[in-house]
Amino acid sequence: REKLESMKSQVTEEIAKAVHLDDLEKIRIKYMGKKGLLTEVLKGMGKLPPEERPVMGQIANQLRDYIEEILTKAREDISKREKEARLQREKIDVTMPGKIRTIGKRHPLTSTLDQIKDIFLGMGFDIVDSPEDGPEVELDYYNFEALNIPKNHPSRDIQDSFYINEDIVLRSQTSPVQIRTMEKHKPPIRVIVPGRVYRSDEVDATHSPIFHQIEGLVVDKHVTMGDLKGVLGVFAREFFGPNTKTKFRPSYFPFTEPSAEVDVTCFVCGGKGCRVCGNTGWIEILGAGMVHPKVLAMAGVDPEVYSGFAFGMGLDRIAMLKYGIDDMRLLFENDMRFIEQF
Ligand SMILES: CNC(=O)COc1cccc(Nc2cc(Cl)ccn2)c1
Repeated sequence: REKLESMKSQVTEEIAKAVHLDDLEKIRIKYMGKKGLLTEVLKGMGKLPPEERPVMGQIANQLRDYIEEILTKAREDISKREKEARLQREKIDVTMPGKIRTIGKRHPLTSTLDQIKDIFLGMGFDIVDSPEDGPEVELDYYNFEALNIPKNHPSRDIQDSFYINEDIVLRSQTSPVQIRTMEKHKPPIRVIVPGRVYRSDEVDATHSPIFHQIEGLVVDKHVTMGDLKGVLGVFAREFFGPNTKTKFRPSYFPFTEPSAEVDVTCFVCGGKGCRVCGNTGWIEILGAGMVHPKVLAMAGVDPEVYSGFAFGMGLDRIAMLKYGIDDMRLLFENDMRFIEQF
């Protein structure tokens, strides 16, 4: 009897201390399993004197029912507690901010160049922009001589161009590639040439020693100034907007005759006048003209048979106008705080 009593308090204590369901299972097996402590007692009943058997049997059965009962209770408590813990652990706070997917951004120069390329591709121009079509470190001949810029011309001064030596210079425009194109291909020629150019200007908000130009060249029979105005008008309306007007002001370049500087109506104020266009309503975006006959001849194109026009624009300047960037140096620093704004 004492044994059963002490077993009852012992099993109660063990169950109270159980933390996991399998602890309870171990306890159940310890007492109720095939070799369980209580199972042994129940088996030993047969050895008791007959008058004690019913009393002891009843106590033993009560103990078995008791153990089953508190085991079940304990199981419920533990599963409930573990379920609570799991819910707490796996709880999702839906008010947390989402993961921001950072996406790559195209540099403003790249997207501006792509837009310009598309416009001229749409007009049947080819893009000539691989290194073998013309190097950035160029012969003095292609950068000056072949463009009708004589030896003593001011733009050949050291303060305007980076000289490697007497005959080699960092190209100051992409025209050399057009000269090389004329040497290699018979007309008709319709190309635009984007590329990096170098000038030893002082560095400030609108000048950088490295910058980008896009030049265009058309050579064929009967090419006229009207073709030039038509092509540049389409470019201006496609790039700056359908109501954009163009103005051709007489100008001078050694490599074109006649030469012109081309303004477009300000795409910000539509021509009324604002900060961007300096209250003039017009913005100068490129220089152009009919290719000088001497330039054609030097490049192996007969000026008696063919004529052509050419133009050049500063890509950095156009991108800065379009996106309201006020310091050219921002285009070269690749600061993500700048680039990710586009
Ligand atoms: C930023 N560029 C400007 O202000 C002006 O650039 C210009 C103007 C006129 C013509 C050209 N290019 C050119 C090329 C050949 Cl092969 C022959 C004749 N001309 C570039």
